[in-house]
Amino acid sequence: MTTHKLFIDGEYRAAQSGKTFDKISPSTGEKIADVHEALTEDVNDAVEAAQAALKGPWGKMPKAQRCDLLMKLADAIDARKADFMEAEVQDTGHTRGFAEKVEIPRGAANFRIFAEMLKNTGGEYFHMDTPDGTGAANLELHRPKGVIGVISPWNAPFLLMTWKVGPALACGNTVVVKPSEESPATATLLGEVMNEVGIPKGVYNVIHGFGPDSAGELLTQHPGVDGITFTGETRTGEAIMKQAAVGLRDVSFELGGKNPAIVFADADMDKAIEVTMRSCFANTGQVCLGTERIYVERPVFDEFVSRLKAGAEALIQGGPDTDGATIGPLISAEHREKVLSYYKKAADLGAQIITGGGVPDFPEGDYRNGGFFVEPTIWTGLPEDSPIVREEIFGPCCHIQPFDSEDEVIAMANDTNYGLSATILTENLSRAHRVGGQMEAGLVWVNSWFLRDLRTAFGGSKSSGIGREGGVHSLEFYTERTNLCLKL
Ligand SMILES: NC(=O)c1ccc[n+]([C@@H]2O[C@H](COP(=O)([O-])OP(=O)(O)OC[C@H]3O[C@@H](n4cnc5c(N)ncnc54)[C@H](O)[C@@H]3O)[C@@H](O)[C@H]2O)c1
Ligand SMILES: O=C/C=C/C=C(\O)C(=O)O
Repeated sequence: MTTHKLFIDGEYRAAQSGKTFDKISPSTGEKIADVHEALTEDVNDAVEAAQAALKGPWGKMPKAQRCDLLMKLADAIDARKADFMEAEVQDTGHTRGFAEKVEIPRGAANFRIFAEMLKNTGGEYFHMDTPDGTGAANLELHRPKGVIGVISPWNAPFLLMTWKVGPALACGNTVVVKPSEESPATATLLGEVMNEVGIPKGVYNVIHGFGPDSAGELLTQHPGVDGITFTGETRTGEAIMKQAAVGLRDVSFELGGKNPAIVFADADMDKAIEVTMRSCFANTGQVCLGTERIYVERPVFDEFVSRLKAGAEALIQGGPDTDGATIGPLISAEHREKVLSYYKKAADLGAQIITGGGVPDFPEGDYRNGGFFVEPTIWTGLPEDSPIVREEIFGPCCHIQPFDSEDEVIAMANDTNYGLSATILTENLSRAHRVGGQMEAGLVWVNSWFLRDLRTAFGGSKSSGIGREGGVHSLEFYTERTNLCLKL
């Protein structure tokens, strides 16, 4: 049985709390690991180790050397891709393709992009005239914010945790990471790789546990933590904001979404199906940027529904050890109950169930009967104020609504408390620009989905987040700025 210990000050440690919790396989429903739960003493030790590293070798290290170390770390992640893949797919039930093509490569990329960016980023300079005529020089200086608490979710554990740790370390901070209780493995393994490449002890620390009354809450309230970067549910973000308020801890939030896809009659239908098959069903719909609302211009509505149905019904259910599986389980029994409650709600509300709506029927004795599998599901016929259309479900499901005009569909797409992403399918460039520019979302893809240029500002508005991270935008949160005014 695997054991995931805490990683503090460069070494793996048992939790002083003596408490552990079970990690259950999403594919089989069986226990696969014991995970140590960090409570007050361990959280204190982790924060103190991070503070010591900040004042010690890491804080004193020249920027170029720090960035070179992070490039070395990225190479080491690539070199151990198989180990990270195995850890990730066993924790999450992801198909190997998603982990191999997306998650683990992004883990390395998330260090490379920020190491390269920091090496090549300067600061503002303004010359100002002064009454005595000699003038003054204004230089913008960046320094690390300090100890960053990183709280990450289970849906893309390694990608999303490194998306925060990468910029934090590149900017000279140290981190205490609290991965989701559902996905401890890759964050734990990264500690070993950090040691291998020579990242000083205390720079990267991992504490496992839950949110409320556990490691997560303790970390957000710790006076030694200078900023919290969080990815997760909106309501959790609200709780963390309250917890971080005492001490005015700065926060950067990437939260939930209820993202629309808009398919115009002039779209390339093959492309529209390929894009929405991925945006609805990739990672079993457990993607914050995924599509749960599709709007299709009426002349092509029936064709689109029929082709998406065929695509959904062709998906092959299985865990990472089932060759050819193209859709995996949901992360946990609890999350499956949540998704199935929406399946029931949709049926009770009178939705037309185009496909799915329940759990797959596997043969007697099939391992998948113990896993957390659900059917990919497509609905039509519900009103826009239905909870199915308004609330984030975070499963392999979508509701398809016809529309007749641009104004109508823009209003429907924007009628949401979220503002994370949107996808537009059209072959008309002017329309793509016109409609895309009116989307109240942080990211808009045209004829594509999940194309990610890590130099761009990433994040959402409204209930989808606070702040933007990505490229130079990450400097906003991960550094403190000083304006040095030199009288000439
Ligand atoms: N915007 C994005 O980029 C993005 C990316 C991925 C996932 N998400 C969102 O994340 C959610 C799915 O992930 P999840 O279920 O792990 O989210 P979650 O909010 O349940 O948990 C996320 C993390 O927060 C911790 N946590 C929970 N309560 C806490 C508290 N009170 N104090 C401190 N920590 C606490 C959890 O232990 C976990 O590590 C979805 O809503 C999805 O939309 C958003
Ligand atoms: O489930 C949400 C995935 C978010 C992806 C990113 O944060 C990213 O691509 O940087």
